[in-house]
Amino acid sequence: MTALQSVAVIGAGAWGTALATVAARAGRNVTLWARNAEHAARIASTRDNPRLPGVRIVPEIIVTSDLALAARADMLLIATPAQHLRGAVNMLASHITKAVPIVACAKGIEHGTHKFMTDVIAEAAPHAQPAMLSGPSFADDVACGLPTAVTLAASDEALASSLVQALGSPTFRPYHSTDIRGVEIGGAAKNVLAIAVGIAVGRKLGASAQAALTTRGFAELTRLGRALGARRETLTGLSGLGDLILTCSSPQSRNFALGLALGRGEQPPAGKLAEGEFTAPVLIELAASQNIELPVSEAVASILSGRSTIDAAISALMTRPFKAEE
Ligand SMILES: NC(=O)C1=CN([C@@H]2O[C@H](COP(=O)(O)OP(=O)(O)OC[C@H]3O[C@@H](n4cnc5c(N)ncnc54)[C@H](OP(=O)(O)O)[C@@H]3O)[C@@H](O)[C@H]2O)C=CC1
Ligand SMILES: O=C(CO)COP(=O)(O)O
Repeated sequence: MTALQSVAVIGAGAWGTALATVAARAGRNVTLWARNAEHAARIASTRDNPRLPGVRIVPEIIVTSDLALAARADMLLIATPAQHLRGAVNMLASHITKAVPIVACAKGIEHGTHKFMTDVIAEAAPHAQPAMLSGPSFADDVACGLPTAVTLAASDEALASSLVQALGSPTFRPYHSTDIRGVEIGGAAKNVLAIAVGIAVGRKLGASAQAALTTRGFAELTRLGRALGARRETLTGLSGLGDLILTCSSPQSRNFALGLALGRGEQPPAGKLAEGEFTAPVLIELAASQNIELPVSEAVASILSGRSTIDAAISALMTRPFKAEE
């Protein structure tokens, strides 16, 4: 029996809905919070969320827009877009009086501050115990109960283990870690790199280019991660290499799909959140502040901002001075 019996998920998008399903499957009492009262009422009555169509939300999950009710849970999962995580935690903070675990489930880095998600939680809710969940996990797969493994990190190992016990089930297997920063870097960087690989695939550059970009992308992720104190085993683990492989190989990924459309010269899919678009400029700024070169991510940022064409960016990457592989 876990001490963390009740779980509230803040943000009723695709990922929040999938995570609510995970927690219910693990035997927790679950509340799914949507910011819009009408939206919450519609999900509660139809047991379906248009942001994750086709997934039945079991009746045991309470769907609400009452934040005070959600904040009473033993642990909170924040599944808003990364740039909205601070706003959501700010609202929650006034309802939090004890050291409740708050698990960031968004993948990104905050604009302006260059802060990772758990740093934002620590600032916005100083009483809370920040944690981070990340890894190769498409919301659809997870909600359907397909086998998934992720990393769940907290600075206190006992807390990380308790969170794993609370959410784990025979179809959802979290591994615990204390390397929060390593987990956060993997989740943020892989979205930017998936856009790059999507562009290459959309441009029909071939399977060899896809493998090369994914690998050199991993070198970037590792370089930045090591500079920021991440552990090697985290970067090569589920939340690093694992999520990079998933996202750089499947059009099911919205980041990959964005790149695919750009590479083909088509309109990007409308209304789909691709976090890499928001992470790219801040990832570059963060790397520059550490004197780290991220040529693939820089190419993505310059294509997205219109500073470079796709063809010029590809040519620039391929004509960089030859160097040792590292
Ligand atoms: N989808 C996936 O497979 C996975 C996603 N993630 C990560 O999860 C995060 C969310 O993605 P996802 O669920 O897919 O995105 P969606 O676009 O499906 O949903 C985002 C949700 O966040 C809500 N929201 C937006 N701003 C706020 C706010 N200020 N306060 C509260 N709620 C807010 C939106 O509400 P409204 O409906 O009212 O607009 C919406 O329900 C991203 O960082 C993503 O990288 C991680 C792993 C897997
Ligand atoms: O993070 C994800 C899978 O691990 C979801 O990827 P996308 O946001 O690119 O769809």
